[in-house]
Amino acid sequence: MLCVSMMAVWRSFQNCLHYKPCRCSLKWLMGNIVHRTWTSSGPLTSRSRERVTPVFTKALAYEDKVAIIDKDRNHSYNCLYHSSRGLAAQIHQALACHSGDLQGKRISFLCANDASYTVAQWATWMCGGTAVPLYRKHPVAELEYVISDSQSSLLLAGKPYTAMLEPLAQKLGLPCLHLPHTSSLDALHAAEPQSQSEELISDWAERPAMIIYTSGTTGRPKGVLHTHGSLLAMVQALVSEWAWSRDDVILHTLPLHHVHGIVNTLMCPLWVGATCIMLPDFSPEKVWEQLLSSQSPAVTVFMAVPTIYSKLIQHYDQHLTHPHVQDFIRAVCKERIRLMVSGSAALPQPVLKRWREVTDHVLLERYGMTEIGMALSNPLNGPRIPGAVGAPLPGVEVRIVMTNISNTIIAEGDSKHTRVKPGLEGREGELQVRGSSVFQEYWNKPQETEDSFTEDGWFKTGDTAVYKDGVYWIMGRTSVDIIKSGGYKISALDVERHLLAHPDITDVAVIGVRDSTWGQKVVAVVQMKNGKTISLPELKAWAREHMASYTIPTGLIVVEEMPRNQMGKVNKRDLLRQFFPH
Ligand SMILES: Nc1ncnc2c1ncn2[C@@H]1O[C@H](COP(=O)(O)OP(=O)(O)OP(=O)(O)O)[C@@H](O)[C@H]1O
Repeated sequence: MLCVSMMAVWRSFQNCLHYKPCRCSLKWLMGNIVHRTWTSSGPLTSRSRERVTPVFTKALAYEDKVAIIDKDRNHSYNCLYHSSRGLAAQIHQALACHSGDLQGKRISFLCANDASYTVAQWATWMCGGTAVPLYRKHPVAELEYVISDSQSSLLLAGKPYTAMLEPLAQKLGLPCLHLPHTSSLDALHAAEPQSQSEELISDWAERPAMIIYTSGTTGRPKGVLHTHGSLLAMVQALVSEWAWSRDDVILHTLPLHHVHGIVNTLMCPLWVGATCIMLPDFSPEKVWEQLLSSQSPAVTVFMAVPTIYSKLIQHYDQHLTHPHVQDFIRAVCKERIRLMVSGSAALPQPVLKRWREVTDHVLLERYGMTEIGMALSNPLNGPRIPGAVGAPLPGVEVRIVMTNISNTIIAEGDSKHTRVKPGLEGREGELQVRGSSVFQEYWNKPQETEDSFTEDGWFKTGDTAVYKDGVYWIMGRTSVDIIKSGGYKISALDVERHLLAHPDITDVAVIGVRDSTWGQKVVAVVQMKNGKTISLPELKAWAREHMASYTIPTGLIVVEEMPRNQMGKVNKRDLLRQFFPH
């Protein structure tokens, strides 16, 4: 068994050398050997039983079933598959690739939130390329950074973005293929070749599949390279844990450059033959319309970031106020929708509570990261503990480590068992993860890759977590959310949870600001309800009733609108720079 594992590791390493322009150091390799060895004998067994193949290989089996409904039309699995093959042939031609295998060459693409995104992704994979999704709301300089950093060989421009990408392609000297409008993706069938070039590729598991850029809340965005194996591991864990089926219909309203929008809400449904309704953009009105629509197919699954749930609640409170309408909403959501998930950032308790009142659904909160996919999840069936993120998903191992006290392991476990060191339950430490969904490397950044793993192959998330009452709790990013003030360690997320219970505060971000007396002081940046104001003494007076004294903010900044990105995250470093430049 060990021999087989070591062979697999060796093959994977050879693949790494083959695909990577840079070589990883021996230390990182040793870490990865432990990691890979574990994965091939541990929870990966279900994956090794099922051969690793990309999502598109399943498409033909689903035939004329509707895969994607976008603003223009319905797209069947068959149709998406043949359009992708046509585009793949055009890519081969543009790159003069006669072998039929691009050997991991990067292809950057910019598409609207519609079926063209999937066609671009599948076509890239059919050619043996690595998909690099670009984000349509990023400024041109950011797009250029991603294209250059990923060393892309070709650009694919969805219909509305040709004018945006063409000048960049010319500047960087890259070919740029234009995709037809989503309503005429069938036009690509004409280019479809006779033979199936993707069948040339059989070794999908360790092949690079996708580079997803982090949003840069902890530094310059890094390209996170996932293999087909790690993507499939993410998909399979969620499919089994959240019971995805072919009968599901998901409403998709997330950006397509993060794991949440790409894997959880698009690849999972396409893997099982379900249907994905894609909205071009998030609009509270449109989401409510779809969730409540009597047209078939009716939505059964919805996933979003906490900010989206807040906006839906705001819309409900302003426009859906008639008691009959509210009864109807609760009944429809309860009856038709089987699962509503929140993730990508901490779910504020008032949002969880209000959403339950509005829809009768307890949001399932989960925790994940670009580098690891989804790691922890509240259960599909069984109690979901507010504020906690549940237990490890199948195939994922986690541990909490006190890195400042000789790497003492507080808790360690997988989806079945957790072992806690006696006396240490509830103590904080770094959350570390390993398993088959963990990424391969930061693209072209061997040092950062090496630094992000422990010597025994665990990925260091940089998040502080606690294991308590049988579940895991995320206290926040260690670098910005753990505030050290007067000898206390304060979780910014905890303070935020409390402050959001204030009746006039609609949004809050808590930051630690350097202070000569206390080390750091707790500062709350708050957004108030329309027409409401608050002073620091008023906030303190309210907080004394609700919070431990040492966690009460000693600084207050009121903003018109909280600067959150598309994934609902606040860049706290930017906030610090903006309000405390020195
Ligand atoms: N349920 C959750 N509760 C609290 N925090 C969460 C939850 N889900 C995700 N997060 C936070 O989001 C982070 C992962 O987000 P992601 O991988 O998108 O990184 P990012 O913030 O976009 O980019 P960067 O790595 O540049 O900071 C986690 O490390 C964690 O801090």
